[in-house]
Amino acid sequence: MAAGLQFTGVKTLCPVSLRGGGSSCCLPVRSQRLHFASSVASVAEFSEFSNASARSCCRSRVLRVSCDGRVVDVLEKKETKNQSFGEAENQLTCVMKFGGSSVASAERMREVAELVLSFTNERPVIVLSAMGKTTNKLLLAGEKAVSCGVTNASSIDELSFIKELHLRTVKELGIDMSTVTPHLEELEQLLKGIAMMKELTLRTKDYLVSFGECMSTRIFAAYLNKIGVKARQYDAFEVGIITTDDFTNADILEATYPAVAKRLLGDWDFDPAIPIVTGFLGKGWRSCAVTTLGRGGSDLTATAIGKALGLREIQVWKDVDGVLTCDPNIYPRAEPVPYLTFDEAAELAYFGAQVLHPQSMRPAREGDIPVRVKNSYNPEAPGTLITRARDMSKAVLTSIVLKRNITMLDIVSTRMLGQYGFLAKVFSIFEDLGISVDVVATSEVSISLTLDPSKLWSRELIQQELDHVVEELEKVAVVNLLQHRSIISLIGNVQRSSLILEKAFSVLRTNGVNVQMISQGASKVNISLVVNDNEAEQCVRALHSAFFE
Ligand SMILES: Nc1ncnc2c1ncn2[C@@H]1O[C@H](COP(=O)(O)OP(=O)(O)O)[C@@H](O)[C@H]1O
Ligand SMILES: N[C@@H](CC(=O)OP(=O)(O)O)C(=O)O
Repeated sequence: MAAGLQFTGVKTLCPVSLRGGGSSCCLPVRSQRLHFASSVASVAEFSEFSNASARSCCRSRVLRVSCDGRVVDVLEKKETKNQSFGEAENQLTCVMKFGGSSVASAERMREVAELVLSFTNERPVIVLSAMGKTTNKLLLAGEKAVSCGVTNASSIDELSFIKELHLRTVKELGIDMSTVTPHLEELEQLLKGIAMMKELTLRTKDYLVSFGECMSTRIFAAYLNKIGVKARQYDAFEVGIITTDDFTNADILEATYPAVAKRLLGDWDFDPAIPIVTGFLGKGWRSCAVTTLGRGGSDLTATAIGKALGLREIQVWKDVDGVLTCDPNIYPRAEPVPYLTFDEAAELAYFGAQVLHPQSMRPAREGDIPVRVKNSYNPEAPGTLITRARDMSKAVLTSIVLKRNITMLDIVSTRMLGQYGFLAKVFSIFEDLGISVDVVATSEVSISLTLDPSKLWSRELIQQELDHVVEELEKVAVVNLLQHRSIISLIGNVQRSSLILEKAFSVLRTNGVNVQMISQGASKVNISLVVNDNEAEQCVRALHSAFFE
């Protein structure tokens, strides 16, 4: 078989003719798949194959060639034959993200590995969350460490739980203990450090929770390698997920996309192995410290990687049969929603459906990459397919979402009717205080709005901040602060709002519930109703029965 030479990376090279493996050939330059090895800026690397179309069977010599075509050195590279993955001409095809519930134990990791391998036509990037409830346990351990004293830090219950879970998993999977022991030792040291300092900053919190994803991905990669499937573990903060420095709730920056593409595609081109990437984590662009993307942030990691690599599909595997008509914890008979648009899914996530991270639809929408929500416990279920557009001709209501414990403000201008600048003044106060607003309803002299605990999931607005907002607003208005409210969001086809509202208000009237605010935004997919917290769940159940049963 004729020897082929595979181009694996250099900045700008013209086609070069060189001699290798006994035959000479002309090298194509594939511009969009270049990766830049800074240490060998003027040296190109070429892998030499006995069969150009099957890298898994390649003879594995890497010729490093200078710009003038001289062979600088020849590296021998050992390659294991991939099971299912690694056709040289085949690129990575999709992202598969598995949440904590999907990888909660050794048994689950085995099942997930089987599931991944059952997709014989896919060459996936795998994104994993921490095992089970590890993130919660790490946060609790950190909080306990602040006040328990250095001598007690090693015996914090949550630390023992995490150690036991990870060591047992490694043992049951038959992989080396050293896959996690350095991390477990470092984790213990970190907790002692927190105990010594008696403080847990947001930056330290992020570093602390990163241990969860760092260990789950190492375990899974080691297991795949053990069963003969070549896999490579990546920490998101090393792979190019670059974020703002908003610890515990960082945003992904644009620089992420080329950086991740360069690294993952470059490595795949050079030596194909399934990438196993930590979800949830990033690297602050100024601090260079580990950041996190907010609770549930692995969904966002998955969609960001999908966009970066321009993949065909992003799959997020959960413990439910897709996005459901409402939270199954409120109404267990909730049904899967087969199709959603990015806008519907984003609205649903933003207004409280825990199933998707609020920001996760953005990269998918920008890259126009379909997102499929599937159940790793029930892979046969069709799940939910989220795309840019869908047939809305028959759609009325898609899903009902509840966001609890919301603060609402009624703001009435102290000035006369017809005064301009009132809305601008009110919103400039929120801007100055860095507080964002969820739902708004206005008249000329009054505004009702609900406050988004500015960075979703991570913190509640504390009383001091609320007092400050009210104090500032009282300079221009009479303010009524109403706490313990809930937003019920009706996600669906707002073109049919009259039908939706007629039915919804009839249900609410029958249940004796008074709606305190209503907003039908420009999103065209969401009508929000504000009710008292203590009536909210009953409302959702009644609305669900009326619309879906
Ligand atoms: N509308 C909804 N559809 C589906 N699941 C929902 C919905 N609202 C809340 N959930 C909850 O979200 C959970 C799945 O999300 P999450 O816990 O983040 O999954 P994972 O950790 O596997 O990524 C479900 O178990 C369910 O309890
Ligand atoms: N482990 C993180 C990130 C995450 O996305 O988790 P999950 O996929 O299990 O929701 C968390 O618990 O927030």
